[in-house]
Amino acid sequence: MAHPHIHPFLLTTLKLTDTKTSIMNKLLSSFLTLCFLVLVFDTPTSNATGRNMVDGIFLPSQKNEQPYRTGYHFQPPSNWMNDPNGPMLYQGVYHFFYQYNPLAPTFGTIVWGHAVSHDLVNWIHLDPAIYPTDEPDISSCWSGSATILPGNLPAMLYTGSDSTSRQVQDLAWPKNRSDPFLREWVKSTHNPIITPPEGVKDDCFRDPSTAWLGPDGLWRIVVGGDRDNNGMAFLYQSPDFVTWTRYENPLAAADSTGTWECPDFFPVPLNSTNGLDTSVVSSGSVLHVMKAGFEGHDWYTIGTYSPDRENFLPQNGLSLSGSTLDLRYDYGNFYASKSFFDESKNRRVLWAWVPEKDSEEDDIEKGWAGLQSFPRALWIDRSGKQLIQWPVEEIETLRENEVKLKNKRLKSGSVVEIEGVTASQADVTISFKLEDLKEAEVVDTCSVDPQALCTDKGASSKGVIGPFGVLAMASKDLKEQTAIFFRVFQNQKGRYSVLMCSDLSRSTIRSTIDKTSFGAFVDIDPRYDEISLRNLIDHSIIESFGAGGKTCITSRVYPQFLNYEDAHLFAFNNGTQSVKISQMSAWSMKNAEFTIDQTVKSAT
Ligand SMILES: OC[C@H]1O[C@@](CO)(OC[C@@]2(OC[C@@]3(O[C@H]4O[C@H](CO)[C@@H](O)[C@H](O)[C@H]4O)O[C@H](CO)[C@@H](O)[C@@H]3O)O[C@H](CO)[C@@H](O)[C@@H]2O)[C@@H](O)[C@@H]1O
Repeated sequence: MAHPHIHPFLLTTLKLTDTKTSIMNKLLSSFLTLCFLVLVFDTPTSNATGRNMVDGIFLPSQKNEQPYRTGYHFQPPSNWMNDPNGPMLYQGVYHFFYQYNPLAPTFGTIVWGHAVSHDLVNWIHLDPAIYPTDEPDISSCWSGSATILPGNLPAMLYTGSDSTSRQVQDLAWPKNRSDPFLREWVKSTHNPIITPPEGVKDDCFRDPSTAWLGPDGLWRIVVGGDRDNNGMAFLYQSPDFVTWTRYENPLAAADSTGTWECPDFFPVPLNSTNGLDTSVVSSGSVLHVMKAGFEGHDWYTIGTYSPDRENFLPQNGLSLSGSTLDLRYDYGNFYASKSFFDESKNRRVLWAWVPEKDSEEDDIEKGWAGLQSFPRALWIDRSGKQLIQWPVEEIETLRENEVKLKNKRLKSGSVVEIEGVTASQADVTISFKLEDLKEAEVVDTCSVDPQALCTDKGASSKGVIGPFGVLAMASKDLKEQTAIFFRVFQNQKGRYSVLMCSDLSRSTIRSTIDKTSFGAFVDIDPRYDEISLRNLIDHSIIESFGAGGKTCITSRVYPQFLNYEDAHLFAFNNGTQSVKISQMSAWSMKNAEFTIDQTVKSAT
C-alpha cells in the first residue's frame, strides 16, 4: 500500500493560513488519525510489520517473515519510533508515549504515539495523543514529560518545532480526565509557554523534564540545550505551570558537549531499592540524579540538590561531561531515556530508545525502525556511587520452560550448548565463580578505554581468566554469534578489574550492519563476588545486565540466518583457566500481547 504523505499537506496549509481555526485543527486531526488507522489496519497482511491480527491481537510474525521484530520489547505496529515520552501511571493505568513518525520508517514529522498497559508488559495501542496542529508545534511534537499535578491532573510539557524550526516548549492537558486511557489531549491556548533564551540557538533548546514542586510552592523544570556548544539543563520555575521564569544559572552544565537532550532530574533514596516522587528534596538519606543525553549516550551524575540555593552539586565534584565523568546508564545502544515514579510499586522506572544499527534502506525494507528497552527499575547502589538497573519484576510473567544448570565447570576452550530454551526469545541468568585470580592478565586499567579493550580483545582472543560468558543469537555452526562476556585483569599493584563486553563483530555476516562492540568495567571485586550476567534476548535486541545491574549493555543484532528455530545459545570459556557456572536459569519467553484499542478499531 502506498503511504499517504503528510508533510506537504501540513506545511503548505499552515504556511498559507498560519491561523488557529478550529476547522483546520479538526481537518488535521482527522487526517492524522486516518493516516494512523490506515497504517495500523494495513498490518494483518502487511509485510512491513510481519504481524497477523485476530480480534485486535497481534500474533507472532509468520516464521522468517520479519525476523528482527521483537516478542516482548515495545514497538509500534510499523514505522519510525525514537524517544520515550511522558511515561506515567494514571488511575492504575501505565501510559507510554513515544516519538513516532506514522508515515515512514525514517525520521520525519514527529507525533506522540500512545499506548497503555496494566502491567508494563502487555500493551494496547491507541491513536497518537499529540500531533502538529498549530504554529507552536506545526513542524513536529518532540520529546517531553508528564507531571501529575495536585488533584490528579496530568500535565504534558513537550517541545514543539514551529514553522521556522524554532524549538519552543508547549503544554497539553487531557481532554477527558474520566477516561483512564486519556485518549485525547488538548493544547494550552498559552502555547508556546517557553521560548529559547537569549543567546541560545533556536534549534538547541528542547525536551522539558518532569516538574518538581519546591518547598516554596513553585514548580521547577529543566530544559535541555546549549550555549556556544556547552551543554546545559536550563532551570525554570512557575507558580501555575503556564508562566515560566528562567533562573540565571543552569542547574547543571558541561563544556563542549553540544546540546543536552532529554535531561532527567530525580531523587533517589540511599540504602533502598525504592523510588521517590520527583518532588522529594535531597537530605541526609536522599540524593539526586542528573541525566543528560549527548554524544549519542545517556550520561548521569549523582549529587545533592538544594532547592533553597537552587543548585545541584555532583558528589564527585566533576562537571557532567563525557570526558570527565564515566557514568552511563548503559554502555550500548540506549538513548534519550526517561524515568517516572511508579507509586503503585514505590519504584522508579526507566525507559529508553534503542535505535537501529542497520541501514536506512534496511529500515525501509522492513517497514519499521526503533525499539524501546524493556522497562527497568532503577535505584542507587549501596556504595552510593552509581545506579543499579534491573528489568521490572512483571517480566517474569512471560517466562516459561525453565532450564537449570548448577556447578558446571567450563574448561579452557569449552563451548556448551544450553538446550531446551527458545534461544531467540529468552531470559538467561548465569553466575560464574572464579577460583584463582593470581594469573590474571596485567593491564593498566586506569588508562585504558574499556570499549577499545573489548574491540581489541574480542571473544575469540584467548585470555587467562576469560573471556567467558554466553554466545547469544548464534547459528549452529557459530559463524554468527553475539558474545557477551567477562575478562578479568589486574594492574601492576595487583588490583583486579572485571571487563564486560558485548562483542558484535560476528553478530551477523550481513555487511550493512554497524557491528561496533561495546564494553565497560564492572565495579565488583572478583576475589569475593561471583560474576553474574542476565541477558534479555529478543530477536534483534539483547539487553545485558552485569553484576545484578551494575553495568548494562544493550545491543542490536541482525543475524543472517532467518529461521529463528535455528537460533542457539551457548556458554563458553576462552580463557586458559577454567571457570565454574555456579548456577544458571534460562527461560523461554512468551510473546507479550500488543493489541489495538477498540475505539481505534471501531473508528474504521
Ligand atoms: O524526535 C526528536 C526528539 O529526539 C531527540 C533525542 O533523540 O532529538 C533527536 C534529533 O535527531 C534525531 C535523528 O538523529 C540524530 O540524532 C540521534 C540522537 O540524538 C543520533 O543518534 C543520530 O546519529 C543523529 O543523526 O534521527 C534521524 C536518524 O537517525 C536523523 O534524521 C535525526 O537527526 O532530532 C533533532 C532533529 O533532527 C536533532 O536536533 C536531534 O539530535 C530529542 O532531543 C528530540 O526532542
